[in-house]
Amino acid sequence: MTETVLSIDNLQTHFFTRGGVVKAVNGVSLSVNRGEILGLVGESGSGKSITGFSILGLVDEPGRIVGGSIRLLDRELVGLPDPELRRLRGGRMAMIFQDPMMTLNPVLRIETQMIEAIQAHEKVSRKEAWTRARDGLAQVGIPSPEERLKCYPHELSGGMRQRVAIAIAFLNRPDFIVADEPTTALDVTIQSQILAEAQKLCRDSGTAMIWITHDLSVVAGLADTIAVMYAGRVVETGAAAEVVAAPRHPYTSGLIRSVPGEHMTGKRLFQIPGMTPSLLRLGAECPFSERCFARTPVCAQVPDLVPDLVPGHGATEEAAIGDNRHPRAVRCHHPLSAAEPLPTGPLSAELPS
Ligand SMILES: Nc1ncnc2c1ncn2[C@@H]1O[C@H](COP(=O)(O)OP(=O)(O)OP(=O)(O)O)[C@@H](O)[C@H]1O
Repeated sequence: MTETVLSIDNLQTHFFTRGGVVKAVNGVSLSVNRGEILGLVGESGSGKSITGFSILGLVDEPGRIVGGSIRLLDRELVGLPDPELRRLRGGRMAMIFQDPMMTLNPVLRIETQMIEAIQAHEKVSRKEAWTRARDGLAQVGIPSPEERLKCYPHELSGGMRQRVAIAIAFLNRPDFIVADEPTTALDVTIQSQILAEAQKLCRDSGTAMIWITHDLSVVAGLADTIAVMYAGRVVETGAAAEVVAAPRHPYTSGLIRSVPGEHMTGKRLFQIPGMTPSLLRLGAECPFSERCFARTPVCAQVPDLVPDLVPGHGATEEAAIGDNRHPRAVRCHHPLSAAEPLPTGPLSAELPS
């Protein structure tokens, strides 16, 4: 049976700056099931990292969670005192950063760091912790793990360091992990290998994970679900295969068409026209409307994120009407239908006047 591990409802995290209130997370709702990966996708500045930081209680001044709920199993995290959040971090939940050196201590051997990470949350012997550390490295594809345990971080390549950081995140079999663009600095083949390893670890340990990326192609094949963020909100969510095969939001469609791939052979890569809006000056209108080929006067009001219940609009009818595990939802007054040919090529950059 599917168990929801993380459930976020109408989360709002704002930054109170001299220039005004930056609504970095502006009503995000999403959920992740046990053993599954949700790919959180969107352009730079859409609020992906701040959503991740909010879950782990890592938002610093001048930022603050001002509304909404974050539930980890039966526990409400919003409003939890710092010592409790600290206890949960590294135990029941963990974060993998883009830079593995945010996790690793440069002056300690990998062995020491991994053993300490286990013993901080569990009473186990050093020998048992060492064995778990070694097995953890092997599970993320590190060859000769006994040897690597003796290394200092600087003795490892960038890819190896990130694998170690991932192994550390999984050490205490957490319920939930946020991975914030952990493979962006690595080459594409290694990115997919690492994501595949993370997916296996999630399946085996029952961990639910949010994998943050600006590159939809990274998560398209491996995540179970995708949530697309734009200007601090989720604009589309659903089973990954469904979202990629039949995007409903014009922004998702633009993201997909801007990824190089076989479908683009001989064609010019699509570029979403315009710029992301300032989160300081969000008005009442749909924040994507300025860039959207489908906009009409009704887009002067932000649409709600509503369940996508129209049969026949997805790649398969069953998935289009949403299944219980991965319900499909879209925040758009004019959701695309699979039957509707998408505008292609440079012409689509021409907006309606
Ligand atoms: N300390 C801060 N003070 C003011 N605004 C902030 C602060 N930290 C983040 N923001 C704003 O919050 C918004 C969302 O940032 P966030 O890092 O979540 O974006 P992102 O989608 O993860 O993009 P990126 O991939 O570039 O990190 C941005 O517009 C950013 O300017």
